[in-house]
Amino acid sequence: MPLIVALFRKSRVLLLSALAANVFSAALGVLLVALINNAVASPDLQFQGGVPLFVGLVLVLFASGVWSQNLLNRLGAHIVRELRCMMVRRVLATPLATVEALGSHRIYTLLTSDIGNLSWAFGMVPVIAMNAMIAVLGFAYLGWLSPLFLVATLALLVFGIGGTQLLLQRMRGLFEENRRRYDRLFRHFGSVVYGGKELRLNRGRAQYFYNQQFQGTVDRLFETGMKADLFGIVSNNWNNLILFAVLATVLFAAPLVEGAGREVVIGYILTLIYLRGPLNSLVGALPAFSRGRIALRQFEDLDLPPLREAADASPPVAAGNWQQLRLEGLRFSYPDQGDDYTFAVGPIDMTFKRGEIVFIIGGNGSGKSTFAKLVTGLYPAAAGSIHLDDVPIDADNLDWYRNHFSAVFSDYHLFDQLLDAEGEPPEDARVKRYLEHLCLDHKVHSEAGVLSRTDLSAGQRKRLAYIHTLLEDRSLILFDEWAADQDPVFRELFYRELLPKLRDAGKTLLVISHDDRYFGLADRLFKFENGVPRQLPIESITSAPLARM
Ligand SMILES: Nc1ncnc2c1ncn2[C@@H]1O[C@H](COP(=O)(O)OP(=O)(O)OP(=O)(O)O)[C@@H](O)[C@H]1O
Repeated sequence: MPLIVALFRKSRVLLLSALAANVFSAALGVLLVALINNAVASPDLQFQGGVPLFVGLVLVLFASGVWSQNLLNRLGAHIVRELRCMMVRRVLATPLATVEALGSHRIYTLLTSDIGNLSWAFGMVPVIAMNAMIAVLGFAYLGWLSPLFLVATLALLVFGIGGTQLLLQRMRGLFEENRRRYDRLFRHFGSVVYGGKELRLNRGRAQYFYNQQFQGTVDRLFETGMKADLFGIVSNNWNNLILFAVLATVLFAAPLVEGAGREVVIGYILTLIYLRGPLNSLVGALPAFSRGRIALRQFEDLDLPPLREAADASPPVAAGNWQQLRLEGLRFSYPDQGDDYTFAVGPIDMTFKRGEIVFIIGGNGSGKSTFAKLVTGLYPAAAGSIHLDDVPIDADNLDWYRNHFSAVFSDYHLFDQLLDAEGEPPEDARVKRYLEHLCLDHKVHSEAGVLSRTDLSAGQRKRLAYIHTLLEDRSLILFDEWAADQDPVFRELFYRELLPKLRDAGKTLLVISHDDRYFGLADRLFKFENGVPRQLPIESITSAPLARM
């Protein structure tokens, strides 16, 4: 519900204008029918007010129809835009561990299919208001023509609505079933996009994926969707049936009812036929509401944090001259995925000084990358504390703390827009110097900080990521296996020139590495085993002749 309230607040002017326009158009339509009915019933078939009034009313009806439809379209587009902005900002404000646990496929479904369904439902509000208005005015007119017929009509309609409810309930159940399948469908889309190489290499895998997994999901989506639509179609036609039952009642019962003359019967039938469209639209809007409700529940179930206005504020200014970063008894464990196994790191007790190179080593799966996300404040600590000098880090200054870091994670994302320490595009001449130094200038150039391309080799992309960190100019820099994709020349450059230069500039470098021949270049070294770090004397692990040349 908070989402609906927020949406309503953001779109209230448009929503209320669309409502007003639609209701005006509806009232005009009913007025025109009543006037036509009057004319048909009059002995000389005279339209009161003559041709000018008729033409005038039709023109106003035309204009108000265009106006109200246009507002309706704008409302729909406006809601899609608002929802997209709102949801992307909320996803960005959600802790990384939560987003990872949800999985990218769920986020994609939310941002595409659910947003579409929710805005479709929201955009139906004025349509429903307009048609409800036509129905209310139409029924008032029917009541004025014959109260007795109105009672009979309403009795039949209540019976009809009962049947419609049953059908729509079945349809809702099927929609919910399909919504769960949409998450799976988006996971398959992910496999098509990101697993393209493996699927092309291995025909058996591609066939299994396509026949057993993908097609199974789309087939079930198709079957359930068809069934749900059938319930919708039956419900629409059921309403037609009820309407004709009402027409038949009026037509055949009229001779038996005193005072139900020709004028009343014609008026009744004309109005009911006019009401058929709006009533069908009202019922036809219900599936949109069902889908919207299901989508809304997805948004609410994800329990993304609400937007804080602080997110719009400019980034906090990092401490310029801190001297010590202290981790005490820090622990973190991944959420239980239901398989009785969760990996945990900690207790972590480490201190990093300003201007030192610290290597983090350890076997595969020992917790180095998990530590990287914990120390940068991306994963929340389950226990323990982080102090930057004497400032304890908590939820209130977490954003400030994170602003001290620049990182190239093992699963990094390469943005094509470069930004400097002030968050502005850097001078292209400066970028050119960095590109030349890393032998990338023949491949890439930058214009207003936008890299001309990022589709490069793994090693080259990592070098571009390194340029990002240089430009960001943060005091704490973390590299998670940066050199793993580099050829020997760039590996040498990284360990022997770039890292020491950054240290000399006062940066503290946390370097996750498997390159044991360079371990001797560290100022200090921690080894992770089963999630727990232990400081090792450099001499104890360096026998390589190249170390500290
Ligand atoms: N997103 C995740 N969700 C749940 N568990 C995870 C997740 N990422 C990692 N793990 C668990 O954490 C363990 C440690 O992973 P981590 O990536 O920290 O190891 P690592 O030391 O960096 O390994 P490597 O040298 O192979 O990069 C893994 O064995 C896995 O069980």
